Amino acid sequence: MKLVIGSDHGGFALKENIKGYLQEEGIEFTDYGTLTPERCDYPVIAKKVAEAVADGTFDRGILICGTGIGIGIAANKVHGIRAALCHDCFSAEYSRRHNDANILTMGERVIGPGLAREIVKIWLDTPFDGGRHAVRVGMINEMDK
Ligand SMILES: O=C(CO)[C@H](O)[C@H](O)[C@H](O)COP(=O)(O)O
Repeated sequence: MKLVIGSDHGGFALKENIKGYLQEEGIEFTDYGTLTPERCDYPVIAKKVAEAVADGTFDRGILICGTGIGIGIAANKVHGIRAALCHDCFSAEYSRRHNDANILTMGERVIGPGLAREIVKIWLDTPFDGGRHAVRVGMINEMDK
């Protein structure tokens, strides 16, 4: 799986922690920034990551800001993106099983790194159920046109 990760300053420390987790697990990824903890604007990173997932450069993305909300709102403006805010393991599992979420968003100011790592593991490992859920995702894709 081709994976891309990004954050604003509010999610920078958690992004670095998640990168450490991915490296420990041998999961390859590309970091689209931000690359320093200096204040920056989350829509810029959200757009870069979301467009790269939408155009097939990457299969999935992880976006982190202070709450996970703003960066997800921005990512979902890009056609073909289904960004899901997950701060618990159940949501992480079902965002994949039922929604085929292609971007995971989290908030560094909301959850700790231990839970965030668990969420990332579940989200990366869980396949889409398809079936009736594929019909519904298709309806969302139609709305994108
Ligand atoms: O956009 C957000 C909320 O949806 C993110 O949490 C940002 O990281 C946050 O707004 C940044 O705020 P700051 O006061 O500029 O650090």
